[in-house]
Amino acid sequence: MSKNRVQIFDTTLRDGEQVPGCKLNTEQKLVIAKRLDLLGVDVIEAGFPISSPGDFTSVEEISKLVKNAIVCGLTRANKKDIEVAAQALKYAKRPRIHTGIGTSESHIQYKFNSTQDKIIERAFEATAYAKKFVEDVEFYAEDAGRTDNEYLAKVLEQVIKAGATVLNIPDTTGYCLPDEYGAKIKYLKENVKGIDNVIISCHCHNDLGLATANAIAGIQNGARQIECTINGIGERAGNTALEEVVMIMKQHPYLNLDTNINTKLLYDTSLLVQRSMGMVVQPNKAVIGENAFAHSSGIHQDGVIKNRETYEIMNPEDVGVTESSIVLTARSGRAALAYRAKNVGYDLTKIQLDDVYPQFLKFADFHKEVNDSDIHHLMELNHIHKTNVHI
Ligand SMILES: CC(=O)SCCNC(=O)CCNC(=O)[C@H](O)C(C)(C)COP(=O)(O)OP(=O)(O)OC[C@H]1O[C@@H](n2cnc3c(N)ncnc32)[C@H](O)[C@@H]1OP(=O)(O)O
Ligand SMILES: CC(C)C(=O)C(=O)O
Repeated sequence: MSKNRVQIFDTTLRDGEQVPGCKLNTEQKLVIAKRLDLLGVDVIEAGFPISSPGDFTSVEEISKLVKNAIVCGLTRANKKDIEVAAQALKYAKRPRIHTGIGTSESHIQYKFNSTQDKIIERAFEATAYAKKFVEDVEFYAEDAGRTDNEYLAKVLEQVIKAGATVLNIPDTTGYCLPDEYGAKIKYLKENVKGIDNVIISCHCHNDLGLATANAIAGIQNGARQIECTINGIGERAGNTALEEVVMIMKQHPYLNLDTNINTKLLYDTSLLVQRSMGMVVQPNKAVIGENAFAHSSGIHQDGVIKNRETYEIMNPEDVGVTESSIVLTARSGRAALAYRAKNVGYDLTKIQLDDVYPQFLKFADFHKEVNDSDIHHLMELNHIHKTNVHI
């Protein structure tokens, strides 16, 4: 694989499904997994097989279904979890076990009541054990974001020796700043023996709204896998949003990074996940939100009508949105009104436009948004007829 290729590891069905109220049944998971495979993700994290019989079945069925992507199952650093994951993944064409353990002081002390040395032993043993079942083993150092870099490097060196193929450096609590997270990846790249033979992965949470920025900082410093979810869903404030990192790489060619994602399927995939999980994204959500390509203020609308690129850095068609929209509000100007009127058949002269515009504003102040039938009504009141109708 080229040095510039960033692997997209989708964890919508695992971290995404940890969101309260977003639980999916196996059938719904299969529909999403099929779509993710079509979208072109490199890895589908299908679930946490030991967590429930339902999740085991989902991982097993997804393993049977998926044609292209690696199918991955999450485990803790213990034998039973790993055995169950291996069992659930046995039909996968390309199985991966994702095992790991907390490495920050807080996790070692409070979660495990353990010591740094013992955690290294458990990390090594879990990786080596997973390796007995599958060739492809990803290790996560949970809470790596708050883990001392020197210690983290020691842990990673051991799991590489045990056979890890991918090293996941999660900012589990969404604590890091982008330059801090980027520096962590750089430090590991420079200080962990054998790291050039494995893939470094970014798994960033959004507690401070930095999940996407941190993942990008990670790949700018040598990571080559991003763990993300459709719509950025995930535990607490969520994960890095798949659609965001993919479009950042596409819209910034100087980064010289690419993915295998068919971006034209992003919008539809987002809708599929919203509907299946019953979790609607906010209208201003980057890339796929309902307002991501909607313009509602006069100066912007005038610019977009003259040339879309004045206020749009992405082509909506590239993410599967048919076209940008010009929404008529009391902040709209004449250009927008003329444009929308023309769309429904009225080619207004300058005089007609000047006549009707003050009435439009009054109407818009009262109604918030002016739709096509309101435009017809306004034209009727002003005795303006459709341009293509002869009277
Ligand atoms: C950061 C993340 O997103 S990690 C993934 C989070 N996702 C989930 O937790 C969803 C799936 N989880 C589950 O279904 C359940 O929690 C299970 C099946 C994993 C475990 O259930 P239980 O056995 O009842 O344990 P419980 O959830 O109460 O506690 C977790 C146990 O796992 C241990 N543990 C936590 N992480 C790890 C790890 N990476 N490696 C080894 N042990 C771990 C904890 O120390 C605790 O063990 P203890 O009770 O001996 O202290
Ligand atoms: C299990 C790991 C990868 C995780 O979800 C996290 O650390 O946030």
